[in-house]
Amino acid sequence: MAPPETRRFESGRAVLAVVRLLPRISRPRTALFAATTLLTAALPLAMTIATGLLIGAVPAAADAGPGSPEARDAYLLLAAGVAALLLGRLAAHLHDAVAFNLGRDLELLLQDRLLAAVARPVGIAHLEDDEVLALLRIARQLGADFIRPERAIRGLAAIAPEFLAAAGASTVLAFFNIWIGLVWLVAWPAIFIAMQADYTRVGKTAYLRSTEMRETEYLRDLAITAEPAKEIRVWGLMGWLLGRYDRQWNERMAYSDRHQRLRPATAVGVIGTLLLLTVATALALADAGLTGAVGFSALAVYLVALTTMFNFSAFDDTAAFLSLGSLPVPKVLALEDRLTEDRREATAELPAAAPAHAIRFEAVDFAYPGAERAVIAGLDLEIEAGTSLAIVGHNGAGKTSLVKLLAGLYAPTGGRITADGTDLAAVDPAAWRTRLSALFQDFTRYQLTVRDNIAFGAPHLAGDTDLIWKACEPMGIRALIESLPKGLDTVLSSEYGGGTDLSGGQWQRIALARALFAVQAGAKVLILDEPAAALDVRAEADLYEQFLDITAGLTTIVISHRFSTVRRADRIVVLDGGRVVEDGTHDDLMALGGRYADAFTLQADRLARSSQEQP
Ligand SMILES: Nc1ncnc2c1ncn2[C@@H]1O[C@H](COP(=O)(O)OP(=O)(O)OP(=O)(O)O)[C@@H](O)[C@H]1O
Repeated sequence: MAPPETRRFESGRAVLAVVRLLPRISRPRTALFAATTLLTAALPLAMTIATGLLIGAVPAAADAGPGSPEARDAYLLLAAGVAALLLGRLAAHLHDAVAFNLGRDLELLLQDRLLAAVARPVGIAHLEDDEVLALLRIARQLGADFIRPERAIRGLAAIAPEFLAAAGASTVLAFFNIWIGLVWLVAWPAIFIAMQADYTRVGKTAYLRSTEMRETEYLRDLAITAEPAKEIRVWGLMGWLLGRYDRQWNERMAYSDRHQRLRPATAVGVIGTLLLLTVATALALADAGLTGAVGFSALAVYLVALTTMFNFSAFDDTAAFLSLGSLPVPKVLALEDRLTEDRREATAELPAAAPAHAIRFEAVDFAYPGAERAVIAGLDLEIEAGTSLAIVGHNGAGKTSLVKLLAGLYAPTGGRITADGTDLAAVDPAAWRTRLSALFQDFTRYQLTVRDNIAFGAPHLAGDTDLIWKACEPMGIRALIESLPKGLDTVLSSEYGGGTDLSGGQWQRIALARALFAVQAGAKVLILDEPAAALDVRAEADLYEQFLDITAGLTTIVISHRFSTVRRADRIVVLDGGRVVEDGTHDDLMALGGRYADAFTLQADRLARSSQEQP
């Protein structure tokens, strides 16, 4: 992989992005930060000048004796120096505290903005986009390791006053020799920019490999999480996993060794320049002192100014943190911008009772982002409200894709989907989703309490325990839940103390109860994608009976490979290649003698044979 390229002033842009965010955290604290930056720079410089002048004033004061105007001047200089020292310390403490707080709140702000940005798109396509995922990985590491914007602020807090102090010291030296002052004034920013560019390049080597690191982290997580643990052991995959993980890790380390260090030329150039400048300034000062061109007092001030210059940290951890900590900030903001592009405003109002008449797919086309092949192609389908529709078809026919489109998780690439004539693309997706209840094939097993797992169907009713039990009863899980250590409040994961895991069928019933809870909360359209795949045949038949009663009057869309479930639907469509190829009641389709009839007969024969074979 090619080493990273940095854009011109990339580090500067990143630091600027951090600075621009500060007023969003707090204007008064940003103002205080600016003020303490100035004070932390100015007060030590004032102390330096007072000290230099004091050194020059002491011989005259000693000659003139106590009470003389010379002695008074010396005491005044001493008082000014001490005051500058004390105030400088105070300002420095305040400065550090403000920087720490701002830094912590900056990370919080970025995390909040990141979460809001990821939640913003209506659909889920962005969560399958490689580029977005690479950015998300970087953003997810906010707060981890050295990738800490908080440290950028602390870096800024340390460097800004030192920078100003160095500029002040250069100005002081300009009084000695304008050219020496000017060269110092230009040299520091140049050195600083060169070092920051190199630190940025180093930081980017880590970011650039975000996609590869996602793979490596995936391998690591496979090895250490419970879900894949069964297969990993049964197939004996651990050795393979660890070997591959090690290989990827070593490749990354080798790459880092090559590119993740400062360029020798930069280091030699910076140190050489500093050495030359310092020697030249010191020689010039010594010469001026020896020849008497500069007085003792002025010489002392110039020498202290020269040493002040070296407080400036262009190449230490603080300087590195400034660029490394700033780097992710523009990336988070870019991700935010990118995800905001997908946002669309609602331009139509969904009628309150919709769908009271029909949901219509009108010439709908759909291809997954980045895929060339359409999985839904010119689909026309009218689903009458208040009826049940079953969708059947072979694996990959497009059944789940169709309901994902209906749920607004993806947008059609052509055609439109309407509810009572209103284009769903124009309505507020949140409003549409309150009318939907969906149970997907790969439903989520939340490692949270039973209550949460069910109430997530309508979170605003989570406190209604009676309603939760009402959703559990038809699913036959009340007794199961009551037998759990903490009933509804038992965590459904054996990874937590007092928690427990469930069987596949029990999980499916919990997920069905969640879907039912949403129906009780007012959803009008119920989507069930393979709702009974994990249930045994008898349980499925019982459950479906219950469901038919409960869902009477709802618009129900069921996807299933089990014809015992499918045949009870008011209408059945067979999908192939993303279009409807057969459409009718069970009897219609059996009479047609097409694919449905073939598949139904095959499954019925197999069932009959297996029941004959059973003792
Ligand atoms: N997120 C995705 N990105 C890209 N392609 C996808 C994605 N999800 C599904 N596909 C592809 O879309 C096609 C249709 O998939 P879909 O899940 O709709 O089929 P299905 O009819 O529900 O199949 P099954 O009966 O196996 O559940 C498949 O070829 C699949 O590979």
